Amino acid sequence: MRDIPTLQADDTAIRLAGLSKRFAAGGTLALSDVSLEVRSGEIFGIVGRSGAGKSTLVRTVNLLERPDTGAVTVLGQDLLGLDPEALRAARRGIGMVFQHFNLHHRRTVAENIAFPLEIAGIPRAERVARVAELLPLVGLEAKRDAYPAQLSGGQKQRVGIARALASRPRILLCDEATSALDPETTAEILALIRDLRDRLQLTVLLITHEMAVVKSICDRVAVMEAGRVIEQGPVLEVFTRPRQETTRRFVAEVIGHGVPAGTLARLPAPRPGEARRLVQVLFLGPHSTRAVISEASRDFGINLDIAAGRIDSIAGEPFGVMALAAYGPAEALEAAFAWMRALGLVIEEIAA
Ligand SMILES: Nc1ncnc2c1ncn2[C@@H]1O[C@H](COP(=O)(O)OP(=O)(O)OP(=O)(O)O)[C@@H](O)[C@H]1O
Repeated sequence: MRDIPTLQADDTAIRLAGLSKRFAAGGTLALSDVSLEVRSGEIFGIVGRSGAGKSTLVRTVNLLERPDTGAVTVLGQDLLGLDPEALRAARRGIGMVFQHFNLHHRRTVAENIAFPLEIAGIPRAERVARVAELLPLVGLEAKRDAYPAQLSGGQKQRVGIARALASRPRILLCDEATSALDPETTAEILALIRDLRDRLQLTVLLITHEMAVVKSICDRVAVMEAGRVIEQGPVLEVFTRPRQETTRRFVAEVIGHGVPAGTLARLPAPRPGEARRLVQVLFLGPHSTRAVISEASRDFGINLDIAAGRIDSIAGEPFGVMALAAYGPAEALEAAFAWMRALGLVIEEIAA
């Protein structure tokens, strides 16, 4: 087996540049000038609706799908320039996990995990030793000789993950790896993927249609629509400052922007000579919202009512969304919002 090139921690592990792909002449572009870079050691998510091009994109990373144009560079190698033998070697450095597990039903757990090693011509003793290392990594020691039909969905995916790791890849591709699982099992599998990333220093590229998956484990995310990447950045930034409408809708699914129905209608009207502004406030990290609200109320001579709010965390950072009803002289409200924005809070007007 050829050696897989080694990289420094901050190197780019996957570089996709200008990828386009059309499956049928005259058909729509499944990929349209897609470029992105995945850094070594990060968990990078690609999120998009069905048909956005996510599967096609992730499959270009190991050339299961060949782009019509563009370049695919993985661990410093230009994959499109490799001869078949070199490509096979490069692919051993890229593991892949599938939504429906793709297990052999007549093979035991151990035999499923060993399968890629068998294909690669690894001797039996070495395969057995490798499987013995992999089983505890995914918590399946007790299931070594079980058949897939005897496993839960989560256990099947653990087999899929162990199999993907059999050839000691540096990169793990996950194609909707948790979409067939219930929420609790999804959380377990995502925690396992993160743990394996840390322990094995993997780079993970995952695709999903669920922003909750992105929120729970990704470092950075790209949003795809109609074959294009429409937005990308650190998860915290994309969640708190989504620039595209599609991204906003994805984010709203998870953090529930907005205010419960009826809340705004029940707010008091402003007094004569006062203005009322309804705003949504996003805050991150160290701000104590209560302190900000009481300081703004006191220093600007306004009243701030919290109409709705919740605190969450993204990428380990506290993150909150609040709907505020602000009452006071129009200029004082404007000045208070400007002050809050200067503190880094993101303030958007809500339609009453
Ligand atoms: N093998 C194929 N032959 C023809 N068209 C294809 C093929 N694979 C994908 N497509 C088309 O390419 C576009 C992108 O599909 P793709 O599967 O990459 O999207 P996706 O975002 O992964 O969606 P899903 O989650 O539904 O798989 C779609 O219009 C799809 O119909």
